Amino acid sequence: MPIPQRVQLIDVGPRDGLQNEKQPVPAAVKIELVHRLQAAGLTEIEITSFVSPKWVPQMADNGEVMAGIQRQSGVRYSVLTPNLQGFEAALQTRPDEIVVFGAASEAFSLKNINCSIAESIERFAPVVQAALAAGIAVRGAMSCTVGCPYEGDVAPERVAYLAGLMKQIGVQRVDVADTIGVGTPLKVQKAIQATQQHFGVDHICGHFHDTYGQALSNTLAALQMGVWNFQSSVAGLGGCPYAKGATGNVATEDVVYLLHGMGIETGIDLDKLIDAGAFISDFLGRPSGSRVAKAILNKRAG
Ligand SMILES: CC(C)(COP(=O)([O-])OP(=O)([O-])OC[C@H]1O[C@@H](n2cnc3c(N)ncnc32)[C@H](O)[C@@H]1OP(=O)([O-])[O-])[C@@H](O)C(=O)NCCC(=O)NCCSC(=O)C[C@@](C)(O)CC(=O)[O-]
Repeated sequence: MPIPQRVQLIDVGPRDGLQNEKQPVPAAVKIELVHRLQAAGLTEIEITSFVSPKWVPQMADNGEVMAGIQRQSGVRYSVLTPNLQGFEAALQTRPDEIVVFGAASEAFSLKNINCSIAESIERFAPVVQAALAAGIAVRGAMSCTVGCPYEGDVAPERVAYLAGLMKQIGVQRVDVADTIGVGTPLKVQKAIQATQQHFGVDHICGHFHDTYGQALSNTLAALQMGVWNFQSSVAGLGGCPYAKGATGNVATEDVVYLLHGMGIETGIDLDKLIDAGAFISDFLGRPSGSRVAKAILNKRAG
């Protein structure tokens, strides 16, 4: 399979990156981060989630953040909606894409969204239908496609099963997520292959956390299979509240450096992206999780 010449990156920093943040992050800071990401050339940004504020307090300002963004044409703004209640609230904020999120492992599904995989699909089905009827695109996130914090290794058959259910209810594209960053290239390729039983490669996004430092290798392994949509998080922000110890997504800066170094287009200005990462890292009061950002900032400092 030839390596794609262009890659579409979805920055999930404002949502996945900040959802687990212990210190309050004002809506104005989240909005500024989104503005800086779009100014850097990101054309897909995952903004927030319409979930229970008791479960994920950091996302309680979802409506305010969506309302505060100065939208740029050509940019797709997505939000997470686990059920109809979340979808109805999200609809008021005019997202371009909604994300239903399930898991390949039963235990993670229960911990994360308080229901079994089968029940989650029953909840997602009317959300997907309503979104498509409203002209909103639908993505399905599939957590724990290689490993689960509660069940350990996850077999590719479980991934194929979930992907099949997502397809049946009308999900248009899916994320193959390594939620806890335990995957290595061959395991990730098997999860992608399993997903390909139901979705073409153009409708598969790689979503790799970097807990074990494998995310860039996994990105390359996915590229080698023709995957050209990836999620990443500026400054490597994040972690999932229901995946204890897991670190953030692979840093967008690191993925952009990898891709540009391979001659693959992203439409992203790495310097502006590094500034966006520095903005949020400064606010949070800690160094960026991006190796590339650290190297370039050191170089800039002389
Ligand atoms: C899914 C629920 C809501 C089910 O939670 P539940 O308790 O089963 O829901 P319920 O229907 O029984 O309702 C209970 C209460 O929640 C409220 N409620 C119910 N739904 C909503 C909603 N949409 N928005 C706001 N409030 C809601 C509802 O109004 C009620 O409020 P009360 O009467 O007690 O005051 C809950 O489990 C939840 O919010 N979980 C949070 C899950 C989450 O956000 N996880 C992180 C994102 S997933 C992720 O990060 C992984 C990903 C995508 O990045 C990929 C990867 O790396 O793996």
